[in-house]
Amino acid sequence: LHENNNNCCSFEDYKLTTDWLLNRTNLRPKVAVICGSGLGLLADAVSNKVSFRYQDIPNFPVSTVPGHEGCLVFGTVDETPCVFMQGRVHLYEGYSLCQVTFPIRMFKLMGVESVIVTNAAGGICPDFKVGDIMVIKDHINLPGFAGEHPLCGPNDERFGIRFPCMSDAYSKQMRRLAVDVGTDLGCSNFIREGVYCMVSGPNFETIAEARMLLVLGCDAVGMSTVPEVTVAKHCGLRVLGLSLITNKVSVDYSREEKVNYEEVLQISKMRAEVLQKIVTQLISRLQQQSINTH
Ligand SMILES: O=P(O)(O)O[C@H]1O[C@H](CO)[C@@H](O)[C@H]1O
Ligand SMILES: Nc1nc2[nH]cnc2c(=O)[nH]1
Repeated sequence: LHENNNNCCSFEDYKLTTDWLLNRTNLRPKVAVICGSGLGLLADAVSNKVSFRYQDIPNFPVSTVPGHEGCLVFGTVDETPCVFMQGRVHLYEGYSLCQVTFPIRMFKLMGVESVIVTNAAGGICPDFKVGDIMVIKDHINLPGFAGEHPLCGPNDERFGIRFPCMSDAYSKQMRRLAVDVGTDLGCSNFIREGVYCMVSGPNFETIAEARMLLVLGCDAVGMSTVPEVTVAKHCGLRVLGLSLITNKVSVDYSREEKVNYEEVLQISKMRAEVLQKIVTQLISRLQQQSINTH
């Protein structure tokens, strides 16, 4: 299974892992949360926890970078059954996009309906400040343009159609809810909306690349999220994306500051608590909305 090629995971692989996990917990999650770099603390708000280390779960890709604990946590948030991924895997770690997105299809088979994807990202938009939280309204799949795309290869109709529409990948209702929750929690001065661009990494951007991304209409840049969101949308999951702006990306040759991963983790840890409040409130209100509409 762990070969670096697309379509290395079959329906049976996803099913096996799903059944393995569901046989070990009574929880049937409705919401899945992926915690980005340094954001594992988001799972601390969960009650009735049952945790599994990625290395113990059959077929599950194992995180190799610091700030990604590699723990799958089942539990409840205000009565809503949830599953949190404390850490993800990335393309630059040497995983195929099929492996990177493995948890998404597993969530689908588990009965998850909504996915909240979080990440640490560099701010391209000149107005963004370090510590801002960007609600993702759209994305640019830069590796996808070059054929590095999680849906390349034979299409499995059990998950979705061959040519999925991506113009509404990020649920408008969830985006509105995120902004409302942020405002109610007194965070409106650092809640933004914008376009996330994925690059493969692992290096941070050159100045010329950053300038290109600015011209292309990117507000933030990172090395994750887009494959997960693409596969989630393909299989009919409702998606919310939240980027924590951990650093400003320099578009100016005269600036001397240099980005590094320690700084990314430091800002993530600093903001994780407030992001945790936003995510837990969001899950509670989602539950409330679904009660009101059913
Ligand atoms: O997107 P997450 O997983 O939050 O991680 C981000 O942080 C790392 C670089 O600082 C990259 O992996 C980038 O994608
Ligand atoms: N590519 C990229 N990923 C990031 N993740 C956190 N900050 C950054 C950044 O500046 N660039």
